[in-house]
Amino acid sequence: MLGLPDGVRGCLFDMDGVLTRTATVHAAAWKSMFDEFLRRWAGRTGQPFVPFDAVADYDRYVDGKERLDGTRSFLRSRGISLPEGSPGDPQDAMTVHGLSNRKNALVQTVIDRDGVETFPGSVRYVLAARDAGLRRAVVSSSANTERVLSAAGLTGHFEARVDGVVAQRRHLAGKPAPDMYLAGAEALGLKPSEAAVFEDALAGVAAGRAGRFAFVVGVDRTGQADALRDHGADIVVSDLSELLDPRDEAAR
Ligand SMILES: O=P(O)(O)OC[C@H]1O[C@@H](O)[C@H](O)[C@@H](O)[C@@H]1O
Repeated sequence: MLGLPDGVRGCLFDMDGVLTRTATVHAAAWKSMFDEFLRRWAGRTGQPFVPFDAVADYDRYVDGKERLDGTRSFLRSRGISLPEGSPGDPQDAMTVHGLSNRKNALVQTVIDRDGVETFPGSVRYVLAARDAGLRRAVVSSSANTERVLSAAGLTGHFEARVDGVVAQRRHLAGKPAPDMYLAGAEALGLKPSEAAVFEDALAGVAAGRAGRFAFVVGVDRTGQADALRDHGADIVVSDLSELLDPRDEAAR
Protein backbone atom coordinates (compact mmCIF):
# COMPACT_ATOMS: atom_id res chain seq x y z
CA MET A 1 0.00 0.00 0.00
CA LEU A 2 1.27 3.47 -0.93
CA GLY A 3 4.55 1.92 -2.06
CA LEU A 4 5.25 0.60 1.44
CA PRO A 5 5.89 -2.97 2.60
CA ASP A 6 3.12 -4.98 4.26
CA GLY A 7 2.96 -4.44 8.00
CA VAL A 8 3.65 -0.70 7.89
CA ARG A 9 1.05 1.06 10.01
CA GLY A 10 2.42 4.57 10.17
CA CYS A 11 4.57 7.20 8.47
CA LEU A 12 7.20 9.45 10.02
CA PHE A 13 7.83 12.48 7.83
CA ASP A 14 10.79 14.81 7.96
CA MET A 15 9.56 18.33 7.17
CA ASP A 16 12.12 20.65 5.50
CA GLY A 17 12.60 19.38 1.95
CA VAL A 18 10.10 16.52 2.31
CA LEU A 19 6.81 18.27 3.11
CA THR A 20 7.79 21.92 2.67
CA ARG A 21 10.07 23.81 0.30
CA THR A 22 12.10 25.12 3.21
CA ALA A 23 15.36 23.20 2.78
CA THR A 24 16.44 25.88 0.30
CA VAL A 25 15.50 28.61 2.80
CA HIS A 26 17.69 26.93 5.40
CA ALA A 27 20.55 26.40 2.93
CA ALA A 28 20.49 30.08 1.92
CA ALA A 29 20.43 31.23 5.55
CA TRP A 30 23.33 28.94 6.46
CA LYS A 31 25.32 30.31 3.52
CA SER A 32 24.60 33.91 4.35
CA MET A 33 25.51 33.46 8.04
CA PHE A 34 28.64 31.36 7.43
CA ASP A 35 29.94 33.61 4.64
CA GLU A 36 29.60 36.68 6.91
CA PHE A 37 31.45 34.77 9.62
CA LEU A 38 34.13 33.32 7.31
CA ARG A 39 34.95 36.81 5.97
CA ARG A 40 35.42 38.08 9.51
CA TRP A 41 37.44 34.99 10.40
CA ALA A 42 39.68 35.45 7.32
CA GLY A 43 40.26 39.08 8.30
CA ARG A 44 41.16 38.04 11.80
CA THR A 45 43.43 35.08 10.99
CA GLY A 46 44.88 36.20 7.64
CA GLN A 47 43.71 32.91 6.05
CA PRO A 48 41.94 33.04 2.65
CA PHE A 49 38.14 33.39 2.56
CA VAL A 50 36.59 30.15 1.26
CA PRO A 51 32.80 30.51 1.06
CA PHE A 52 30.24 28.00 2.34
CA ASP A 53 28.96 25.80 -0.49
CA ALA A 54 25.15 25.85 -0.24
CA VAL A 55 24.93 22.39 -1.86
CA ALA A 56 28.01 20.36 -0.89
CA ASP A 57 28.66 21.81 2.58
CA TYR A 58 24.95 21.99 3.33
CA ASP A 59 24.28 18.35 2.40
CA ARG A 60 27.36 17.01 4.13
CA TYR A 61 27.57 18.95 7.37
CA VAL A 62 24.32 20.72 8.10
CA ASP A 63 21.20 19.29 6.46
CA GLY A 64 18.86 17.42 8.77
CA LYS A 65 20.76 18.18 11.95
CA GLU A 66 19.68 20.34 14.85
CA ARG A 67 20.84 23.94 14.46
CA LEU A 68 23.68 23.90 16.99
CA ASP A 69 24.93 20.56 15.66
CA GLY A 70 24.94 22.00 12.14
CA THR A 71 27.01 24.98 13.24
CA ARG A 72 29.48 22.78 15.14
CA SER A 73 29.75 20.25 12.33
CA PHE A 74 30.60 22.81 9.60
CA LEU A 75 33.08 24.70 11.81
CA ARG A 76 34.79 21.39 12.59
CA SER A 77 35.07 20.67 8.84
CA ARG A 78 37.10 23.88 8.53
CA GLY A 79 39.18 23.16 11.62
CA ILE A 80 37.66 26.16 13.42
CA SER A 81 36.97 25.96 17.13
CA LEU A 82 34.77 28.61 18.72
CA PRO A 83 33.47 28.91 22.28
CA GLU A 84 29.95 27.51 22.77
CA GLY A 85 28.64 30.74 24.29
CA SER A 86 25.07 30.70 25.55
CA PRO A 87 21.55 30.77 24.06
CA GLY A 88 21.12 34.52 24.60
CA ASP A 89 24.27 35.48 22.66
CA PRO A 90 23.83 38.37 20.19
CA GLN A 91 23.85 37.52 16.49
CA ASP A 92 27.30 38.99 15.95
CA ALA A 93 28.95 36.98 18.75
CA MET A 94 31.74 34.70 17.51
CA THR A 95 30.31 31.73 19.40
CA VAL A 96 28.41 28.60 18.37
CA HIS A 97 25.23 30.08 19.85
CA GLY A 98 25.84 33.53 18.32
CA LEU A 99 26.26 32.11 14.80
CA SER A 100 23.25 29.84 15.27
CA ASN A 101 21.12 32.75 16.46
CA ARG A 102 22.11 34.75 13.39
CA LYS A 103 21.12 31.86 11.11
CA ASN A 104 17.78 31.47 12.86
CA ALA A 105 16.97 35.17 12.53
CA LEU A 106 17.64 34.92 8.77
CA VAL A 107 15.37 31.86 8.42
CA GLN A 108 12.53 33.39 10.40
CA THR A 109 12.70 36.64 8.42
CA VAL A 110 12.26 34.76 5.14
CA ILE A 111 9.47 32.51 6.46
CA ASP A 112 7.57 35.45 7.91
CA ARG A 113 8.06 37.53 4.76
CA ASP A 114 7.51 34.90 2.04
CA GLY A 115 5.41 32.23 3.75
CA VAL A 116 5.99 28.53 3.16
CA GLU A 117 5.29 26.44 0.06
CA THR A 118 4.51 22.75 0.23
CA PHE A 119 5.35 19.96 -2.19
CA PRO A 120 1.90 19.09 -3.63
CA GLY A 121 2.89 15.43 -4.16
CA SER A 122 3.78 15.16 -0.48
CA VAL A 123 0.48 16.68 0.63
CA ARG A 124 -1.40 14.23 -1.61
CA TYR A 125 0.64 11.38 -0.12
CA VAL A 126 -0.08 12.44 3.46
CA LEU A 127 -3.80 12.64 2.70
CA ALA A 128 -3.71 9.23 1.00
CA ALA A 129 -1.92 7.81 4.05
CA ARG A 130 -4.62 9.25 6.29
CA ASP A 131 -7.38 7.82 4.08
CA ALA A 132 -5.67 4.43 4.18
CA GLY A 133 -5.73 4.49 7.98
CA LEU A 134 -1.99 4.99 8.50
CA ARG A 135 -0.80 6.99 11.51
CA ARG A 136 1.24 10.11 10.73
CA ALA A 137 3.90 12.11 12.58
CA VAL A 138 6.34 14.87 11.69
CA VAL A 139 9.89 14.28 12.89
CA SER A 140 12.03 17.34 12.18
CA SER A 141 15.21 18.70 13.71
CA SER A 142 13.89 22.21 13.23
CA ALA A 143 12.91 24.23 16.28
CA ASN A 144 10.70 26.19 13.83
CA THR A 145 8.55 23.18 12.95
CA GLU A 146 5.34 24.46 14.52
CA ARG A 147 5.73 27.83 12.78
CA VAL A 148 6.49 26.23 9.39
CA LEU A 149 3.66 23.67 9.55
CA SER A 150 1.25 26.40 10.50
CA ALA A 151 2.44 28.76 7.72
CA ALA A 152 2.04 25.86 5.27
CA GLY A 153 -1.45 24.99 6.55
CA LEU A 154 -0.37 21.45 7.41
CA THR A 155 -0.69 21.35 11.20
CA GLY A 156 -3.91 19.32 11.28
CA HIS A 157 -2.57 16.55 9.07
CA PHE A 158 -0.37 14.96 11.75
CA GLU A 159 -1.16 13.21 15.01
CA ALA A 160 2.25 13.78 16.60
CA ARG A 161 5.25 16.08 16.25
CA VAL A 162 8.81 15.46 17.42
CA ASP A 163 10.87 18.53 16.58
CA GLY A 164 13.92 20.49 17.69
CA VAL A 165 12.04 21.96 20.65
CA VAL A 166 10.80 18.57 21.84
CA ALA A 167 14.25 17.02 21.33
CA GLN A 168 15.86 19.65 23.50
CA ARG A 169 13.24 19.36 26.23
CA ARG A 170 13.47 15.55 26.30
CA HIS A 171 17.24 15.43 25.77
CA LEU A 172 16.88 13.35 22.61
CA ALA A 173 20.03 12.94 20.54
CA GLY A 174 19.71 14.65 17.15
CA LYS A 175 19.81 12.96 13.74
CA PRO A 176 21.77 10.93 12.58
CA ALA A 177 21.01 9.24 15.93
CA PRO A 178 17.66 7.41 15.64
CA ASP A 179 16.21 8.85 18.88
CA MET A 180 13.88 11.44 17.35
CA TYR A 181 12.37 8.90 14.94
CA LEU A 182 12.02 6.35 17.74
CA ALA A 183 10.17 8.98 19.77
CA GLY A 184 7.95 9.68 16.74
CA ALA A 185 7.03 6.00 16.39
CA GLU A 186 6.37 5.74 20.11
CA ALA A 187 4.11 8.80 20.01
CA LEU A 188 2.03 6.98 17.38
CA GLY A 189 1.98 3.78 19.44
CA LEU A 190 4.09 1.92 16.85
CA LYS A 191 7.20 -0.21 16.88
CA PRO A 192 9.99 0.82 14.47
CA SER A 193 9.22 -2.30 12.45
CA GLU A 194 5.73 -0.89 11.82
CA ALA A 195 6.78 2.59 10.67
CA ALA A 196 8.25 4.09 7.50
CA VAL A 197 10.62 7.08 7.50
CA PHE A 198 10.54 9.75 4.78
CA GLU A 199 13.73 11.82 4.56
CA ASP A 200 15.67 14.07 2.19
CA ALA A 201 18.77 14.52 4.38
CA LEU A 202 21.73 12.16 4.64
CA ALA A 203 21.67 12.48 8.44
CA GLY A 204 17.95 11.66 8.35
CA VAL A 205 18.13 8.46 6.26
CA ALA A 206 21.03 7.38 8.48
CA ALA A 207 18.76 7.91 11.51
CA GLY A 208 16.07 5.78 9.87
CA ARG A 209 18.55 3.00 9.16
CA ALA A 210 20.01 3.18 12.68
CA GLY A 211 16.52 2.84 14.18
CA ARG A 212 15.78 -0.32 12.13
CA PHE A 213 12.57 1.10 10.75
CA ALA A 214 10.43 -0.99 8.39
CA PHE A 215 11.27 1.17 5.39
CA VAL A 216 13.32 4.30 4.72
CA VAL A 217 12.22 6.43 1.77
CA GLY A 218 14.93 8.80 0.53
CA VAL A 219 13.52 11.90 -1.14
CA ASP A 220 16.01 13.27 -3.62
CA ARG A 221 15.42 16.94 -4.35
CA THR A 222 19.02 17.83 -5.17
CA GLY A 223 20.55 14.95 -7.16
CA GLN A 224 22.03 12.97 -4.27
CA ALA A 225 20.20 9.66 -4.85
CA ASP A 226 23.33 7.52 -4.53
CA ALA A 227 24.39 9.20 -1.29
CA LEU A 228 20.87 8.73 0.14
CA ARG A 229 21.07 5.00 -0.68
CA ASP A 230 24.58 4.76 0.78
CA HIS A 231 23.38 6.35 4.03
CA GLY A 232 20.43 3.97 4.45
CA ALA A 233 17.51 4.65 2.10
CA ASP A 234 15.68 1.48 0.96
CA ILE A 235 14.24 3.35 -2.02
CA VAL A 236 14.84 6.82 -3.48
CA VAL A 237 12.13 8.89 -5.16
CA SER A 238 12.23 12.43 -6.43
CA ASP A 239 8.68 13.09 -5.24
CA LEU A 240 6.30 11.22 -2.95
CA SER A 241 3.67 11.15 -5.68
CA GLU A 242 5.80 8.41 -7.31
CA LEU A 243 4.65 6.10 -4.51
CA LEU A 244 0.96 6.75 -5.14
CA ASP A 245 -1.09 4.43 -7.28
CA PRO A 246 -1.83 6.32 -10.53
CA ARG A 247 -5.46 5.15 -10.28
CA ASP A 248 -5.78 6.76 -6.84
CA GLU A 249 -4.10 9.87 -8.21
CA ALA A 250 -6.65 10.05 -11.04
CA ALA A 251 -9.54 9.67 -8.58
CA ARG A 252 -8.23 12.35 -6.22
O1 LIG B 1 17.23 26.16 12.69
P1 LIG B 1 16.06 25.26 12.82
O2 LIG B 1 14.79 25.81 12.22
O3 LIG B 1 15.86 24.78 14.20
O4 LIG B 1 16.34 23.99 11.92
C1 LIG B 1 17.42 23.11 12.14
C2 LIG B 1 17.62 22.26 10.91
O5 LIG B 1 16.41 21.59 10.60
C3 LIG B 1 16.48 20.66 9.54
O6 LIG B 1 15.21 20.18 9.28
C4 LIG B 1 17.04 21.30 8.29
O7 LIG B 1 17.32 20.28 7.38
C5 LIG B 1 18.32 22.08 8.57
O8 LIG B 1 18.73 22.79 7.46
C6 LIG B 1 18.06 23.05 9.69
O9 LIG B 1 19.21 23.82 9.93
